[in-house]
Amino acid sequence: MRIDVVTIFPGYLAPLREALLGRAIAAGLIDVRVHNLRDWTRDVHQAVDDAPYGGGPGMVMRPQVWGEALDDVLGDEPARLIVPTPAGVPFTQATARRWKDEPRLVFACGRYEGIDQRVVDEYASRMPVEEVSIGDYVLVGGEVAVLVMVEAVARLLPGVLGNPQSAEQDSFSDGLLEGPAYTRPVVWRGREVPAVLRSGDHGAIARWRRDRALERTAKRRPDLLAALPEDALDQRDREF
Ligand SMILES: COc1cccc(Cn2ccc3ccc(-c4cc(N)[nH]n4)cc32)c1
Repeated sequence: MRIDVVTIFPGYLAPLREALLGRAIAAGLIDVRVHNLRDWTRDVHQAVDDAPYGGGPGMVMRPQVWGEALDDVLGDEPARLIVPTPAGVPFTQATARRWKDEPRLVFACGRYEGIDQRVVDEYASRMPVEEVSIGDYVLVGGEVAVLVMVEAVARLLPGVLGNPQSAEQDSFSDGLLEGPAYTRPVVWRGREVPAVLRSGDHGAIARWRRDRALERTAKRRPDLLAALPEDALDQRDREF
C-alpha cells in the first residue's frame, strides 16, 4: 500500500516512522510519503488560508494551493482521497478493514477551520473521496487523525503485526469490546489473576472471556450491543 499525506506540518507525521509502523515502512510493506502543502504556494508569504466567505471565526484553506498539490501528488495513479474533518463520517474498525485492501490512500490534512469545500467536490468528481471523523471532539488539524487512521489500517496489512491473530481477534472484530487481560505475577498488591485463566480449561476460559466482554460492552457501549446482528447473541449471552 502506498500512503501519501499532504500537510503544512510534515513533522507531525514523524511518529509514523517509529516502532512497528516504522519497521513496516523500512521493510517496504508500506510506502509512506509526506508532502508539505507550502511547496505548492507561489507567493512570498506561502499563504495557504484566507478569510471565510459569509464571515465567521477563523480562516479557511484556499482551494488553489490544494488543487495544485493534489493534482501533483495524485498524478495518474488511482487512489482514495481521505479528508479528516470533525464533520465527517465516523472512522471505525470497519473503515480500516475496508481501506486495508486499497492500493493507495491519499490524506489531505486541513488546518484552520478546514479546507474550501470545492476541493472535496472537485476530486469527488473523479475519484473516491471520504470526509472522515475519528471522534466527536474537535482537533486543531487533520494530522493526528491521519496518525490514528494510518495505524489502524497498517496493523491489518500482512506482515505488519508480529502476530496476525491479534488483528483478527481484536476489539470490534466480533462487535464486542475487549475484556480484561492479565499476565504474571499471579498476585500483585494482593490482587489475584482470575483462577479460570490459569485452569487450562480452554472452554471455560473462552466462556469467561466472552462473559467479561459482554459485561463490559453492556456497561460501556450499549450501542454496540444493540447493533449486533440478531443471531450474534445466544440465550446465555443475553443475561448481561
Ligand atoms: C472542519 O471544521 C472545523 C471546525 C473547527 C475546527 C477545525 C480544525 N480542523 C482543521 C482541519 C481539521 C481536520 C480534522 C479535524 C478533526 C477531526 C476530528 N474527529 N476532530 N477534529 C479538525 C480540523 C475544523
